Amino acid sequence: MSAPTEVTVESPADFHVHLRQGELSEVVTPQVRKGGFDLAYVMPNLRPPITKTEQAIAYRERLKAIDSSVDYLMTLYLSPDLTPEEVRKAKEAGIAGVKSYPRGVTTNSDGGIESYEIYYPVFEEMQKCDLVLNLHGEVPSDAASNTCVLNAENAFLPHLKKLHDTFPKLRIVLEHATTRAAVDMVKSLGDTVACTITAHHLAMTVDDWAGQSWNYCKPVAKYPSDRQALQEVVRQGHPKFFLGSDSAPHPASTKSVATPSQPCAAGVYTSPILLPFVAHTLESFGALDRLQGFVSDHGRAFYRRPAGANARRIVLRRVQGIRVEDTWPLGGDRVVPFWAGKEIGWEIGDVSLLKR
Ligand SMILES: NC(=O)N[C@@H](CC(=O)O)C(=O)O
Repeated sequence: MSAPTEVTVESPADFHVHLRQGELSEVVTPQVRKGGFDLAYVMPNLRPPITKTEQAIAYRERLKAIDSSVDYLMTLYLSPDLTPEEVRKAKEAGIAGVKSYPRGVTTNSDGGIESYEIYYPVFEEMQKCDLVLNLHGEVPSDAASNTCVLNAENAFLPHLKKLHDTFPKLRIVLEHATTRAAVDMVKSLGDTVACTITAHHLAMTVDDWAGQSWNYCKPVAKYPSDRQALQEVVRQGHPKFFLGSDSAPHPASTKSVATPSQPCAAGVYTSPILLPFVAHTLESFGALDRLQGFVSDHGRAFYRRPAGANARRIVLRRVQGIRVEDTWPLGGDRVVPFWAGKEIGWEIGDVSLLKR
């Protein structure tokens, strides 16, 4: 059978995206739609973090004012501000989930958590109210226990299992999984546990970010065998695994290392190229027929978010190879997307509103 020249996708949803604040937010928020997506599940790691319902509502209004053609699902940053009462309030206000960052593992995680047990009353209430728990699944690096960025995700997995065993009805998403062990763990747990996979982790391994600061993100891409496990589970069309891009823009000056004492910012920026890039990547490992499930159906089913008023039908067209070149001015700086300078074999063609 010859390769398709067009692929149609309905109501793509990005279940993990950083839309930032201030001028950076003005620049990157419209790129969600440009990258083909109807829904953005918005991360709360702003400065200060979004820890309260009112902040999340105000943030959603700011995002809507920038681009009202996307559905924004809001999250709260797990911190001592989150009481069981605040959980109930968040649920009533339509907040979708709570994001947990272990302390110090990634961008704006200084206020992250050190122990899960103290949050058990909060998780209990989240389980009752059916608010989703989103886990950044890494433990902090620690030389004494031989923990570093390469094994930090695997060392986190027992925490995931324990949380699920303790709160079996709490819906939990292990975010941006990068390892075979994580895939196996999520598969082994009950239906209330799902997992996002980014586009860039389907494409990269350690060799792509070691010495290439633009490809550096947390968790870091791991071994070829780990990437293979991510690709296999997407190729299987496994319903527990779906796209969360973790599109994480940073000013260019913070991505390219300035001095030996200044580490580069963690995060790669995929929103502007997201749907064509996911199609390109899935095709590279024989999973193009899984595109609809991976970018829309599985995540929408887990979150119980059927396509809404903003839902669109998107026709992707095969092209000879389009070089990713766009960069966006940001004050005296700029924002540069992942894959810049490389080619993608798909572009967004016709876009129409889904008539329901
Ligand atoms: N993924 C990243 O490397 N960075 C994210 C934070 C996160 O999700 O870890 C960011 O906000 O820049």
